Amino acid sequence: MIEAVGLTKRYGDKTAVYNLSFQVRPGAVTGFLGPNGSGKSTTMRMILGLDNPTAGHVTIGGYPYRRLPNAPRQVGALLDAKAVHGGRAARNHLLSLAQLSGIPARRVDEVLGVVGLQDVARKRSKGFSLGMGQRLGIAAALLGDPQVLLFDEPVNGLDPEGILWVRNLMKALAAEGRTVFVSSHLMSEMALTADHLIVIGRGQLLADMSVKDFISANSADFARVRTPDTEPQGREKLSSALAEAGGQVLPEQDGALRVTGLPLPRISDIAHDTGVRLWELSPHQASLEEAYMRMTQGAVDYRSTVDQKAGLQQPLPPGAQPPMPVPGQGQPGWYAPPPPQQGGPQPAAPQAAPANPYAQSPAPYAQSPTPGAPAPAPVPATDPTKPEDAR
Ligand SMILES: Nc1ncnc2c1ncn2[C@@H]1O[C@H](COP(=O)(O)OP(=O)(O)OP(=O)(O)O)[C@@H](O)[C@H]1O
Repeated sequence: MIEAVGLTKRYGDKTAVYNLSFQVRPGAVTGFLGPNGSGKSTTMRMILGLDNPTAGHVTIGGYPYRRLPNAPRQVGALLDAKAVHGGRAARNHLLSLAQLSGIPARRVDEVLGVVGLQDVARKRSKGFSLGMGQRLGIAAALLGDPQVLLFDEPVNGLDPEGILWVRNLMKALAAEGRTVFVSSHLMSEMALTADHLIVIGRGQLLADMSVKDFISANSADFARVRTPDTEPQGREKLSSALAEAGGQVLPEQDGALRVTGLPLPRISDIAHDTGVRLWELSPHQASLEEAYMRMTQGAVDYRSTVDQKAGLQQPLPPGAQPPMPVPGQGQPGWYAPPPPQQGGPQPAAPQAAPANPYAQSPAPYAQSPTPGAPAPAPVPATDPTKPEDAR
C-alpha cells in the first residue's frame, strides 16, 4: 500500500503539491487524475524518492522508498518512457537494469515477451516509436515482479490495440493483488480501467473515491429534449414552460435542450400541455469525462481562448482567477449543468475573482482515508498555492 500524509512540495515560491493525503490500496487499479500541471508527476516522484517533500511524507508498505528493503523488487515504475539510453538495444537496456537489482537475465526475456517487444529486443531503442518506447518502459517497471506499480500516463502514444493491452495488463496486475497506481488524462480510459480514483487540482486533493461514487457524486442526471427543427418557436415555448415549472434548461450544441430538475414524465406532460411536439425525450447521466470536467474546471491552469469563444468555458474578467471547484457543487459550464437543487449544495454562480479563490475548505469527498492518521500539515496563514503568474 502507498500512503501519503500531508504531502507538500514547493519549488521556490511555486507550490506544486499541497497537503495531499491519500492511500493507494492493493488489489485495485487506482487512477490518478488531474489537469496539466496539477502535480501528478511531482507526487509520483516523491513516492519514488526522486524528490523530497517540503512537508509531509509518503510511504510504500510502511517505508519511505529510499529505506524500502530491496526496493526494485518491490516497486516498479514508468515515469518517463523517453528516459532510456537510445543507443542501447532494448534487451541490453533491460539487462543493465536487471543486473543493478540482482534480477536474473531470463526475467528480461520474460518481460520482453509480456510487452510484445521480443522481435525488436536487439534493436536500439532510439529508433522506437512512442508506443514501443512505452512498452519498453512498462517492461522495465515489471522487471522485478513488484507488488507495487506506478505508471505515469502509460497509454501515451499507444494505438487502440496497445491501449486495450495496457488496460488488461493493469487489471490483471491488480487482480493478482498488486497495488497499481496509474495517472492518465484519458477519462474514458480510466472509467474502463480504474476501480478507484484520486483526483487533484492545483496540487490539492479534490476527490478520493470509487469510480462509481465519483460519477454519482459529481454528475447530474439530465434529460435531453428535442423539438422539431422546423418549429423553433416550439422550442422557445417549451423552454419557458420548463423553466416556469422549476427546471433548469440549457441549450445543447445540436439544438436539443438539456433539462435538469424535472422528471421525464413531468417534462412530457408540460410539452403536452403547451402543445409542443417532441422528437426526443431521453434520460442521461453525465459520463466520467463530464464529471471530471465539472470538478476540475476551476483548477485548470492552461485553457484555450478558442474554448471561451466557442462557449465551452465561462470567460473570466481580465486578470481574474477561476475559483477552485468544490466537488458536488458544479460550476456553470457547457459540459454538464448544475445538479438539481434538491436541498443539496447550490451550484456556484459565475464569479469574478474572489479575494482568495484557493483558500477553500477541504473538499467534501477528499477526507483523509485513515481515521486516526497523523494530522496533515497545518494550513499556513498565507496562500501557498497562489500561482506565480496570472493564467
Ligand atoms: N523541477 C521543478 N521546478 C519548478 N517547478 C516545477 C518542477 N517540477 C514541476 N514543477 C511545477 O509544478 C507543477 C506541477 O507539475 P507536475 O509535472 O507535477 O504536474 P502534472 O500533473 O504531472 O502535469 P502534466 O499532466 O502536464 O504532466 C507545475 O506547475 C510545474 O511547472
